[in-house]
Amino acid sequence: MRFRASVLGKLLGRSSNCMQSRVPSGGVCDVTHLPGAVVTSRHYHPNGDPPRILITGSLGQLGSGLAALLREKYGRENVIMSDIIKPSKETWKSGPYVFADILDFKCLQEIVVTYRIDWLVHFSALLSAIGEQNVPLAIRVNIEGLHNVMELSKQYDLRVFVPSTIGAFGPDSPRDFTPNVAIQRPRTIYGVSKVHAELLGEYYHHKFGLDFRCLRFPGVISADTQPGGGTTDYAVQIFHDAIAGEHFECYLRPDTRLPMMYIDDCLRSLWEMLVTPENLLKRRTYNVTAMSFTPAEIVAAVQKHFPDLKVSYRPDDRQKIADTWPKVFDDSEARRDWGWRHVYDLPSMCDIMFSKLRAAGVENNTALADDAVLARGM
Ligand SMILES: NC(=O)C1=CN([C@@H]2O[C@H](COP(=O)(O)OP(=O)(O)OC[C@H]3O[C@@H](n4cnc5c(N)ncnc54)[C@H](O)[C@@H]3O)[C@@H](O)[C@H]2O)C=CC1
Ligand SMILES: CC(=O)[C@H](N)C(=O)O
Repeated sequence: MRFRASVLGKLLGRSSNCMQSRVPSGGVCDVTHLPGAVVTSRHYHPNGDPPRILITGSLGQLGSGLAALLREKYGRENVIMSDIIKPSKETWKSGPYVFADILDFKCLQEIVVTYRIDWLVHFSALLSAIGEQNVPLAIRVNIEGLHNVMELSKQYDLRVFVPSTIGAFGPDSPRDFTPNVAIQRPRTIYGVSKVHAELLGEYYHHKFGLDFRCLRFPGVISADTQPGGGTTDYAVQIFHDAIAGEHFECYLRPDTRLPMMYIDDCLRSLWEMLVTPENLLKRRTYNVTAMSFTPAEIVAAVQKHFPDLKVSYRPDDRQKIADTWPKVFDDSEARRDWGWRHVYDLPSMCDIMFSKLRAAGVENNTALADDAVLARGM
């Protein structure tokens, strides 16, 4: 298996020395774009102060893009990136960055207090395929880490966003147009930890009034950052192989259909969910998606750009995972309740992926200066 992010060796035995102080600056607080929205949240700042946001696990596939989006909206100093790995110089220069181990409660408390955090976006996790490689670690990071995040958010009255996944469903779930509420008996530790996160978040919401928000994402495809050990990673790898003129070996069968989404849609859905007024949220956990395709279909779409791309299929253990996941996701409730709309379909995603990879110099085999790749010392 080809994994990018293995910080496995670095995740245990950590220190709690986690602070660097930065001075906050101004920004504009977006509230909502939705008709009929009534702002009731205690985190809408009527005096115009922007929320101050902490992102955990921010050096993964989704974190730096989200930090850029939120910094644009709320100001550079109001979004604190954190992770347990060393950031690239570019990340370090882009705004506040601190060490934060999700397993170290005191470290998290110190950050929330020192930076006066209002919102927490909790990204730290081991994804589906890598989680199966180290179940005890996945339990610690995904479950114990989540417990810390819930308690922290309750203690400091934070609005908290925790992503879930199509992987929170399993072989007993309806796989075509999987709805928000359906049987969830996942067969990976990743899926089990995400069902736990959904349920615990909803429990804290009903019991303690915690402002918990959660979206179930499909496989996310991005050009700027590499995925970190998931089952859907093939749909990113194909772009890198095609543009580098390499043979693409797919670890899933050509007919394996899975829901997918381009990163810009994913991050926008997250932000829209974060700012949706309470009265529009009919539930705390929503499915979102943009498209569904098979390896054969993405190969055909990529071959429109690179007709000479050579492809072979060698299913591995990830096939067993994919075979238990939804094929097509029903996100009609998110579309109805808070106006979710995707922008990118398969052809337009291929266009933007290739133009971004070309701009990043990947065509000439110049590897992306990805934080996690740097962290591995490669
Ligand atoms: N990328 C995708 O396709 C999807 C992602 N998600 C969810 O979105 C979130 C972010 O995903 P990605 O960015 O793709 O994940 P990723 O694997 O790329 O990044 C996870 C980050 O968590 C960090 N981390 C690991 N252990 C930690 C610890 N003890 N303390 C603090 N940080 C730690 C890692 O260093 C890494 O940077 C995850 O919760 C994932 O389950 C959900 C569905 C799809
Ligand atoms: C869909 C996900 O949650 C992730 N990309 C994975 O494949 O594990």
